[in-house]
Amino acid sequence: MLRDLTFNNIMRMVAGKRYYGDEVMDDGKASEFRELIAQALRYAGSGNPADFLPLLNWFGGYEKKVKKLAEKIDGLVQELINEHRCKKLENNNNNRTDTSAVTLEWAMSNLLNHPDVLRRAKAEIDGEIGEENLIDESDVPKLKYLQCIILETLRLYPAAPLLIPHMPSSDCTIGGYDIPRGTIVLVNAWSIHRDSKSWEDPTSFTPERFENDEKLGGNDNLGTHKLMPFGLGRRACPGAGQAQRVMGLTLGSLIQCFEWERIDGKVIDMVEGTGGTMPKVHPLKALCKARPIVDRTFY
Ligand code: HEM
Repeated sequence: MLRDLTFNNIMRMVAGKRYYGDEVMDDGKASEFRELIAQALRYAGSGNPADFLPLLNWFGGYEKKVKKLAEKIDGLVQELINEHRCKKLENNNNNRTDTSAVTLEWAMSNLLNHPDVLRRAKAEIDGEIGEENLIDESDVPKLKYLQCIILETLRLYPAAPLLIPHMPSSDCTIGGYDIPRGTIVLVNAWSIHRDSKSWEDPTSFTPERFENDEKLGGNDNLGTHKLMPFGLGRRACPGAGQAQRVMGLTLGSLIQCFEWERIDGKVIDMVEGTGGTMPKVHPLKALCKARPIVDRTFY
């Protein structure tokens, strides 16, 4: 459901279409689109062993498969562009919105495993917005603790743990190592985010660690060298601002509108899977009950 939300959000902005969840417009095209995006996510990241051992190119066929998939995705995007040219609709495509859905799932899982944090987030929302009004996008900057929760989730569970492979266009030095031009460089953000030299008690989920960090709390400026879930510099994620707004509003709504509980009180499993956007191996399942605000504001 979180994926449906974030994908629809982007697809409706760029193409005016719903491809996920209820009220899908063109079911055939929608399922083709969803399947291609799912495949692209499986290949995304740095998963080609032949990049490290070129001999494997003789056996793997990875590059061939990826090129074929890229052709299909280009075809689909081209159709949207043609449609736009004919009907003067806005069209485009972006498959990175999965990152926001995955991060929201990790955030909810963390909250369920840390009821004290969830309680504090609920108290902040009730205190800042009241129990009569539904959270709105303009409320999100006021909810500092909620943003700390999102930052702490991005620290421990960065949706792109190795960022995206980079390749220097000229020889350079990184951390004292000579890197010839054309070398694939992977930045292990996951491990930088858990380095005990930079973070106190690095593996614990403690949103409070961001509370006094003026650079972080509340704006889109993640310009610190320690936290880099969106990468850094000129090729950093251009969707960071959009992602933080969507995640703040969605997580805030989920906390404001529902009481959440674990099934049979069992701790939520936090095992990380593989793939371009680091997924949970076991998708989150939890119990929720509408809070009175839902009756008051929806009916
Ligand atoms: C939690 C959500 C997100 C995370 C964690 C995330 C993370 C990243 C990372 C790590 C990179 C690569 C940066 C690098 O290699 O230095 C990236 C690139 C990119 N992201 Fe995001 N992203 C998120 C959401 C989004 C959204 C919502 C959009 C679109 C609206 C988006 C669009 C892009 C694009 C187009 C690039 C490529 C930029 C380039 O190559 O110059 N991202 N993202």
